[in-house]
Amino acid sequence: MTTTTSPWVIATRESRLALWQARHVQALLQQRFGRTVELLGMTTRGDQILDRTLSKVGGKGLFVKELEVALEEGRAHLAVHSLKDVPMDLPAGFLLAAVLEREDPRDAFVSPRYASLEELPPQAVVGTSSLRRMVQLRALRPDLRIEPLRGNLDTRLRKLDEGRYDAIVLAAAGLMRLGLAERIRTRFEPDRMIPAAGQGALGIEIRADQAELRERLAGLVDRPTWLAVHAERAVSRALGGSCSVPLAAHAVWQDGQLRLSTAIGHPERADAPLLKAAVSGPVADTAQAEALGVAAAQQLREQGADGYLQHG
Ligand SMILES: NCc1[nH]cc(CCC(=O)O)c1CC(=O)O
Repeated sequence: MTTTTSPWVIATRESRLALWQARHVQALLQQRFGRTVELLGMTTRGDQILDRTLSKVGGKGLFVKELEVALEEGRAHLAVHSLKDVPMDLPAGFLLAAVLEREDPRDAFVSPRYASLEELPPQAVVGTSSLRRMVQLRALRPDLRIEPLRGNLDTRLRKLDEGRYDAIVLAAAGLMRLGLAERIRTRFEPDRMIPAAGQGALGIEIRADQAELRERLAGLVDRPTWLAVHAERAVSRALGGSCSVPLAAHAVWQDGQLRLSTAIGHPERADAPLLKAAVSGPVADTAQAEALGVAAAQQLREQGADGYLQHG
């Protein structure tokens, strides 16, 4: 039980981005609720594995598991995550209590020499370990050589600056949070490079038995973002999503209407077409948002998405 006097503790990973995000939520909670809020920094297995593509070693769950153990043991009350890194289905006993207003959801083109993807010379080397970015880059520019790129944001930028790549693609939101927005040469419009489900949004996870905390955090939910990310995450869930599947899902909710764009690529076969589906309709609650996500997944299936999934 939380009392009115004890501090709230936020469990967070210790990358510069994760700490920025945790401090952002810390400040918000202090301001809204007048509570003392402390941070508990932790290293996760996902942070330790830097040499392999994440999809090959167990996926998104690697970044959240240790934080959930801290919640379970009562060492922390909240865990702050990039929503993009949160598995579609949380383990029993945990829930997503709030999603904050989304920042820029777009992917960013970063290069010391070239201003945009179009300006890259033939066969240029582009760094990304995101299968989603890889399949969409391949569809836009089949000539490019796409090379793996892992590590936290600073590491990735350093590898670019060392000349190992002509350009790299990163989430705009992460760069902006770290004061690195000036590294962005162009932002991909979401219809050209569809973002990942949840990209740019922060999620707050708690134990499901923390009813009072849940109720308080509900006041932080940004409704347009909340509805959009429920649709996006439903696409992934409906396709049995893990990050070994190159799946993109991006939704915008405005004036009661949700527009959802999705794409799925083949994780191995470069000649397989990128499948796309877009749906829209009136949405007033998360159930309706998720139904739209399921409808988009169904459209991808009708185009043959199942044949892409078995390899994931
Ligand atoms: N996969 C790592 C990760 N998780 C969240 C972000 C960026 C911030 C966000 O999307 O909220 C990033 C970096 C990136 O993809 O470039």
